[in-house]
Amino acid sequence: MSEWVLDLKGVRKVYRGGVEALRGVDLQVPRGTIFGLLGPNGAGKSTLVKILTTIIRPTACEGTFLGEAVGHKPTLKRVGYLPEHARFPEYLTAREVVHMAAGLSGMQPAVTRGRANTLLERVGLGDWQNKKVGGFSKGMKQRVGIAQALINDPEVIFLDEPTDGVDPAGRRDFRLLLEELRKEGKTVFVNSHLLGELEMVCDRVAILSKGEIKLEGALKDLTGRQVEYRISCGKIDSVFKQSFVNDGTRWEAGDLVVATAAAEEVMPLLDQLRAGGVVIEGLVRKSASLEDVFMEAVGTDTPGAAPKAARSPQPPALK
Ligand SMILES: Nc1ncnc2c1ncn2[C@@H]1O[C@H](COP(=O)(O)OP(=O)(O)OP(=O)(O)O)[C@@H](O)[C@H]1O
Repeated sequence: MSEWVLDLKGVRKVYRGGVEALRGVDLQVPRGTIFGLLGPNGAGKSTLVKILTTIIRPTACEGTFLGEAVGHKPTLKRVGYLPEHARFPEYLTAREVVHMAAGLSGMQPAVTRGRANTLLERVGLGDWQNKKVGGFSKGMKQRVGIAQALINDPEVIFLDEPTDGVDPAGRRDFRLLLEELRKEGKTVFVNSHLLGELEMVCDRVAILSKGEIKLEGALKDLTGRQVEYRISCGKIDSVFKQSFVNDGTRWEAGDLVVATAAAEEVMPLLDQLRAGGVVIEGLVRKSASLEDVFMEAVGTDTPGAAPKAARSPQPPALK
């Protein structure tokens, strides 16, 4: 079995009317990865997912998905999908929605029964499975959507904005579910504008902008490329303070910020501060956030210069 679930080369999509949504995307995704597909509005994320789920055809595409040529319909039996803003017939119960998805992927009802029950329990809807989804909140509908995406025990799962409308407890449950799926060796593509959420769950991310991959890699490598130490200082003489400022260090609200990943470079500064009678109140090592990485990768490509979700208060991007 190939180590790559997805091994794509030169994916292009030009919609009728001439919009070039994907401009030669190359992407390899290892099996068993929680993979974040990020990008500003209109970047081409949904277009890529629709190509992989055979909803639309690419203009050009080389490579494989689950070892088959992209567009090979039988591959879909091995795939689960939660579309963005998923809507289900309101007159169906949660259980019936899951059974409907099972039927669409050709599962036998006898197999579906037990599995639907387990999955609905797993997404926290055990007591709600016989209630009509028409009466469900947005977050509960999302939970049903996740359950139906998993009913065929897929190898690959696409989740488009899975925690949209889900409350904090539900988001935590979702993270735990992803952990379990990773342990089971599943590959999960998560598309979300909630970068803080993705940062907690993803192994790897790709940042797409204007139809091109701007950055791709292991999350810890991408965020670990920008590290700084912050030394919180007590009272300090202003002239002495200035003597610490150079290309790699600056002061920010009483903190001496040192732009380095090397702890050895910080220790002499601590010694100098202490020798000058300064009380060290704290020392923190900080990596860049995914949001910092995102903003650096897409810069002004974003239509509103910010991801869809409200940006959480963060210190400025590390330089
Ligand atoms: N059916 C279509 N016909 C023409 N253009 C389209 C079609 N679907 C998408 N596009 C265009 O293709 C580009 C990429 O759109 P896509 O929906 O893939 O982006 P996205 O990254 O998923 O955006 P969002 O985060 O807003 O959902 C956009 O310019 C969009 O307007």
